[in-house]
Amino acid sequence: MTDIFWPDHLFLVGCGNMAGQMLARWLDCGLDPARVTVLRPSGKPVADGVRVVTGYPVALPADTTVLLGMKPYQIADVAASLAPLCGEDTDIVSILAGTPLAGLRAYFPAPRALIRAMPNLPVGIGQGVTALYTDAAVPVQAREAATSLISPLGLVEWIADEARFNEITALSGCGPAFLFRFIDALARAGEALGLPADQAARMALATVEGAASMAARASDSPGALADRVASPGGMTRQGLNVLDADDRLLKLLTDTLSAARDRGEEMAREG
Ligand SMILES: NC(=O)c1ccc[n+]([C@@H]2O[C@H](COP(=O)([O-])OP(=O)(O)OC[C@H]3O[C@@H](n4cnc5c(N)ncnc54)[C@H](O)[C@@H]3O)[C@@H](O)[C@H]2O)c1
Ligand code: PRO
Repeated sequence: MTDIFWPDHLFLVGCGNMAGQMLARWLDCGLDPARVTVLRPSGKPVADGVRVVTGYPVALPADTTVLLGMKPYQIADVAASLAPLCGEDTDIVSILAGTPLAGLRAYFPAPRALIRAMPNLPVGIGQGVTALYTDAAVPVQAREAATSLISPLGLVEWIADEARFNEITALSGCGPAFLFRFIDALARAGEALGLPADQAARMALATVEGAASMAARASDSPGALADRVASPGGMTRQGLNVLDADDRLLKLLTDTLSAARDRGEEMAREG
């Protein structure tokens, strides 16, 4: 891994499922916990050496990077307290779903950099996917700093067009949930056919893990790999025929992503 450009100070607003995974990975990768402050209403400890506060400080240290990690609907309340603390030397990274950059800029006019990030849960083990977006007003150094900070979390993809952000969120941000469902359904289908539940669960998980790792390393596409499993006239082809009939699986996933994307657009309209 190339050298990571750690922020002088990192201020996390909210540290639940998602921001907690990001922080855990950063600490694993060498971020000094003394550089981190977490604001969380519960005041519960986060990790050794990380300062946890339940209210806003009177000022932020110079060159602070703020990670907005609370729920999207809390933005107005958070901004009322946080915006007065943010100066030109503050960078803000927002992981709030369905919250466009223009809306963030209206809440936070001063910071030199405002960046939207859409991570997913496997960032905690360095195997996540994070989409990043910002606009031309943000200096290139701030983009590079964001790329460096996000790199230890897994794949980083800059998005050229913010209009795609909800679609990206549906695919990779929400994606782990759809795959967890798939693993569960594969196991339950095995159980429905008569396998012991615990054995079906273990085998479904290991099959998905092995297949995903193989697909990640293979030069063949996942489509071609599926054909390599299906012996002519054999069992797999009969199973694939069920998934492929009238593009059943493709349609199901298109509907799934569309519903998630539409909710992001609704959230943006609700502000
Ligand atoms: N969960 C995911 O997979 C995922 C993926 C990408 C983006 N996100 C985004 O991450 C954000 C958090 O989602 P989550 O799933 O981690 O939710 P969560 O409920 O687990 O975490 C929210 C955190 O915000 C804190 N909080 C509540 N009120 C607050 C306040 N007034 N000020 C500061 N902090 C406050 C809570 O204590 C909690 O730690 C959301 O904006 C969501 O869109 C989540
Ligand atoms: N979790 C967030 C949500 O469900 C965004 C992506 C994953 O809204």
